[in-house]
Amino acid sequence: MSSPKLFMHVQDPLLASNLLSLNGVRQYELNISHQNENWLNQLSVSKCDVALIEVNSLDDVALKELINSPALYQTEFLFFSEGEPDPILDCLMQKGAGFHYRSPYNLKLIESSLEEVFCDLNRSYENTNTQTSYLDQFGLLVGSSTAMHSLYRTIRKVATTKANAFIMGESGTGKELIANTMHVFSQRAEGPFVAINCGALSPELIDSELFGHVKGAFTGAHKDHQGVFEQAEGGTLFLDEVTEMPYEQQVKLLRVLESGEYKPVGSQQVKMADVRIVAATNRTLSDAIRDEVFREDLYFRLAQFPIMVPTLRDREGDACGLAQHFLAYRNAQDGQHKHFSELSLEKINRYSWPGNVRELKHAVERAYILADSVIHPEHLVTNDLSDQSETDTTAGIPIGMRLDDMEKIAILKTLKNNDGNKTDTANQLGISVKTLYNKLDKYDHTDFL
Ligand SMILES: Nc1ncnc2c1ncn2[C@@H]1O[C@H](COP(=O)(O)OP(=O)(O)OP(=O)(O)O)[C@@H](O)[C@H]1O
Repeated sequence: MSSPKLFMHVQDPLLASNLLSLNGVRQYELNISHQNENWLNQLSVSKCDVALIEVNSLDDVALKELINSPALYQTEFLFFSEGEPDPILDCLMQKGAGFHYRSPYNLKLIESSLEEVFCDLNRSYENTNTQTSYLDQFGLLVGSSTAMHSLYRTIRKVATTKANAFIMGESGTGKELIANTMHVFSQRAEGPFVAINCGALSPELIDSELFGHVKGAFTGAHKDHQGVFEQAEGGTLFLDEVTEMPYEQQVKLLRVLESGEYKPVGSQQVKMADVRIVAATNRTLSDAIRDEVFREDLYFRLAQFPIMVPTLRDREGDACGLAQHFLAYRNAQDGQHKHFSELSLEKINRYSWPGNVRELKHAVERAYILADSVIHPEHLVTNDLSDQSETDTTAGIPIGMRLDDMEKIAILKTLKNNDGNKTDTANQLGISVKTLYNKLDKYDHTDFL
């Protein structure tokens, strides 16, 4: 984030050193001019927000030029003079140039004026930043931290190979985005990218979801249905939460990976799969294998390239950057100018984000809905147990809140209360797990990008 800039053209050494010793001056990005003439040109080019100008050191020509210069309206001026009457300076003051301090100077007053101007400017810098994102982006991934840049390099290398990849990382770290980015950079980019959540598949329909079925294969199979292997033909199939797939189906998946062959349910026709598999889990794999939840042989088939995703707390600086990024996109979507207060940014920076980017994105979304124009810390509800703000902000529902926003808040709040457990959340909300997955998926994909 850039900070306000201060231009200084003061030739009296004592005054210059007095001004430079003020905290009010040092908090700006400084631009000091030593040229007697041409200072106005230098000021115009530097686009400084504040200018400290010693009038006695100037010739009248430059000062006269300032009367008609755009710089007069773009910059806040603090003039310093010995106090001789000066019609040009009077004219500038009439045009609203700013402050005129006469010798002897009261440094305390100057300091407080500069502080005030700095605060106002910072507020407007925050405002303009509500519309922009300043993080680097690779494919679909946003983040400027060293950890993310190292991940980008890995993805670029793996993407161009034919190997299957296994992405491991905590929930909400962006594993699906990584898989999608890998697809975008692969030679299969022209083909489809199909993502399924293995945890959301109903056990009765899982074979059909994976391999498809033919009409009449079972009651309710009124027409042929393409499974995900066929849908992803020529492209990439992303198996999210693969460790949640029932153990028996894992054997079938292993067979397809070994031979490339599969049969739709109810069909005798063998089909050949031409897909690249990218799988992901947020479980600790060694535990899942030890507890016989996940087959070790399947792991070795899938993990030709294991990729570890850094947690958000290991991506220094990215939490605030992503929050600004999400807010900028949300503002752009609704034509709004909402922005974070300094304290909210501090809160975002301090918190450990156990639910990673998803938790952050949802927190920004909720705050955006609840805040009028400034997002204060109490609008940012986190899983932090010491955070009491939730009761304050969501106890009363703002009048006129959209019904779909209310539904979103109810879902995210219940999910948070259940520590991310989707089955318990769906039960409490009275909806199916599949509906919950669909809604979360919609929030993940439509809100910001
Ligand atoms: N680096 C990132 N840049 C931008 N958005 C991100 C990033 N990482 C994650 N997101 C967003 O966070 C949300 C969660 O991401 P994603 O679904 O890819 O996480 P995941 O690791 O697959 O989660 P889970 O393990 O629960 O399936 C999505 O809305 C995604 O767009």
